[in-house]
Amino acid sequence: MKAIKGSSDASGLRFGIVVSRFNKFVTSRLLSSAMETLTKAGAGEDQIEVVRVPGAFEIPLVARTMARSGRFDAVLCLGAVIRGDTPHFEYISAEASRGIAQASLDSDVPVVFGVLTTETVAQAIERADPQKYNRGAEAAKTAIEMANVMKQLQAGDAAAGVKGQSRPVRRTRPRKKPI
Ligand SMILES: Nc1c(NC[C@H](O)[C@H](O)[C@H](O)CO)[nH]c(=O)[nH]c1=O
Ligand SMILES: CC(=O)[C@@H](O)COP(=O)(O)O
Repeated sequence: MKAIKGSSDASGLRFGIVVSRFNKFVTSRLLSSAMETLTKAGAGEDQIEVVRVPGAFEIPLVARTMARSGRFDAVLCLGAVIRGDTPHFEYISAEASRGIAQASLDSDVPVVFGVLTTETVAQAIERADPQKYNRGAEAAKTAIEMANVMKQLQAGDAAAGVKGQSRPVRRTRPRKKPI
């Protein structure tokens, strides 16, 4: 049986990170933990590109653009959606997770969901804390493993002469017919 196991070595891999500014007191800690984990695993600082967006709702568009660019082996999405007094939390969380998953499927590039969705500020702080749940490091480790898995799978495709199936055809926007 041939098993494909992603290694935890990040050397030579290129990472995109999309991080939202909303709840920056939390997302900045997610970012620093992710960066530390990637560099400690061998990724060069010059191999990591960070893009900041206003909130979690804006993450999917940038994540998809980065993933489809062909410049990254994995994209990490970092954010913090904390419930308030209205149903707004449900909409932001749902669209962020749906859009991030779709970005991965649209690009054949691992796009990692590192967006906290918590009931309270305290829960968010705990999950960003490197001494506690350290979700930023967790997202980085997932990105490294998945990037290595995909490299092996796509190398296998190439070796087996499977062409054109590992990268989506770049779709152009349908031209609007003049009214
Ligand atoms: N309440 C939170 C938001 N809200 C902002 C949205 O993400 C978005 O920027 C806005 O609706 C404009 O499109 N964003 C978070 O990341 N976290 C929150 O708790
Ligand atoms: C997740 C949110 O959008 C939330 O922080 C907004 O708070 P509220 O529901 O009280 O407007």
